[in-house]
Order: sequence, then C-alpha cells, then structure tokens
Amino acid sequence: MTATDHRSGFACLVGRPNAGKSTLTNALVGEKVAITSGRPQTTRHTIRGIVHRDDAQLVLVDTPGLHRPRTLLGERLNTLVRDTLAEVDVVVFCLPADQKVGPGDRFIASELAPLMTGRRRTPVVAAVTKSDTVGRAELAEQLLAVAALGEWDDVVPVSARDGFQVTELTDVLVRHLPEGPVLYPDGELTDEPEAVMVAELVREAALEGVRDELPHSLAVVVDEIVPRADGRVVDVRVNLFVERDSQKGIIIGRGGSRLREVGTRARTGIERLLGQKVFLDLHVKVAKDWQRDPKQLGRLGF
Ligand SMILES: Nc1nc2c(ncn2[C@@H]2O[C@H](COP(=O)(O)OP(=O)(O)OP(=O)(O)O)[C@@H](O)[C@H]2O)c(=O)[nH]1
Repeated sequence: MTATDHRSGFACLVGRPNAGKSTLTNALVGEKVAITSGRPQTTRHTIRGIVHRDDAQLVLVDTPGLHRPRTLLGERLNTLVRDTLAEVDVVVFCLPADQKVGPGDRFIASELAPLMTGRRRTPVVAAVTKSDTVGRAELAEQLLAVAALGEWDDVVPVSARDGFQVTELTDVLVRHLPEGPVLYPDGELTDEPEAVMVAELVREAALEGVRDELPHSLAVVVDEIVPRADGRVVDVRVNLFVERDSQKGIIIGRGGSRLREVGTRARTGIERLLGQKVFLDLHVKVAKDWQRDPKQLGRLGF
C-alpha cells in the first residue's frame, strides 16, 4: 500500500436526542469513550473517538442533539452543532429504527440539506440505528421512510447493541474521506480534556434516578484535578450548579446521603478514567436561571 492509499478525516454524528449517537460512536471505536444514558441530552460536549484501521483513520465527533432552540442554551448548542457540521468530511444522520420519522428528524433533515448542496458538498450518510429492536418488515419500512426524507449518499441500517453492520458503516464512511495521512497516533481514543470526561461522569451519577426532577437544570464544572505530592492520589474538586434551592436538596438528599452515593458512583468511573486513586470533593451550588443568563452560561463553560 502506498501512502496515498490512506484516507483520513472527520465524521460527525447528528440526530435527535436519544437517537443512539453516543452508543454508535462507542461501537464504531470499539471502546467506551462517550457517556451514554437512557435519557435525552446528556452529551453536552463534543467528544471524539478515533477509528484506527490500516487503510484509514476516522475521527468521530459526537455532537449534542441537534434540536430546536428553546432556551439560550439550546441556541448555543445548535451553533456548536452547525460549526461542527461545516468542518467535517462526512455527516452521519442517526434515526432510530423503533421510532417513526417525526418533526424532529424533518427539522434536522432541513438543516442538513444546504450542507449537501453547498459548495463543499459534504456527504451525509443516514444510519438507521437500533435495528435490533424491530423486525425485518418494520426495518424495511423505516429504511424507505428515511430514504424519502432527503438525498442521502447512503442509507445504512445498523445496531450498536449487537454489532450488526457496524463494520459496513465504517467502510461507507471511510469511502467518503479524502486521501490523507494518519492524524492521531494509534491508541489515542479521545482528545477531549480529562476535565470534560470527569464532568460527564459526575453529571451522569448526579442525574441517576432523579432525571425527571432535574431536567436540563444541572451544570457540572470541574474546578481542579490535582495529583498529590506522593503521586498515589488525585484530588478532584467539582462544582454542581442547579437553578433552585429545591433542586439542591434533591441532589444532596437527607443528611447528605444522596450526594455521598453520587460521589461513590462517580469516583469509581473517574478512577477508571485516570487510572489512579481519586479523592472526589463535590460542591452543590445554586446559580439562578443559569440556562437563560449569558454571563452564567459563559462561566459554566457553554
Ligand atoms: N436496543 C438498542 N438500544 C440502543 C442501541 N443504541 C443505543 N441504544 C439505546 O438508546 C438509548 C440512547 O442511546 P444514546 O447513545 O445515549 O443516544 P444519543 O443519541 O447519544 O442521545 P443524546 O446524548 O441524548 O443525544 C440508550 O438507552 C441506549 O442504550 C442499539 O443499537 N440497540
């Protein structure tokens, strides 16, 4: 193989909340890199995974769900998504097999249309995710519905759960990449700063079991990650911002019992991530209406 046979570039996964983007990213990369959950909108930051192959390197950008802006936060997320879309070599539009094509999907399709016809002509591959959840007839029907939604370069059914067509999807994406050298050294799974991963782990743990009570009103900011002098323990200090006192009570629980559980759960993940013993210090603070206040949003890293 000559050097020019090698392809490399960026792919970005879009789709409405819960479409299976994070899980598919993990399946494509082959290891757990993004944080997944059964609830919408946990992926607030762009997290990349890298597919290393002999003939190609595919860098995946897992975006927050592209959705209609409701709050200022939503608008910021959508700007982020659009900026990302303009930079990648191929877009993967994820649509779950087990849900009818709806207004949310049509909105995203309309956002993608100018991308495909624009000067750069970014290819868009529609992936029908969670194919394991439906029967053959239903899957065939969904593939037709998705194909009718836009001028996609390809439509690929896939299941991250059982690995169905994951390699085929990778092949399709690689075909859309330009010829180019290896961009990142092998073994590098994500170039996200550790702090973002740590924040996601804490956010996940803090929302466990109380998502209905705290919809989108929790922001997590890592204050510091400092290795102790003895080199054996890392001090991790994290602030959790909620919008109201009542929400603070929910996070902390009676006598601090819930916050201790959150700490224990998050610490396990952070220790795995950092490969070291961690002392985790969590602080819950009230930042009123942070979702609507540009100054607060800036401070919280959005
Ligand atoms: N059965 C099945 N379930 C899946 C599959 N992929 C994802 N899921 C489930 O669907 C839910 C949502 O998956 P995520 O990967 O978190 O979805 P997402 O699009 O990243 O969601 P947001 O972060 O909200 O945008 C989770 O409960 C997953 O376990 C799949 O291939 N098969």
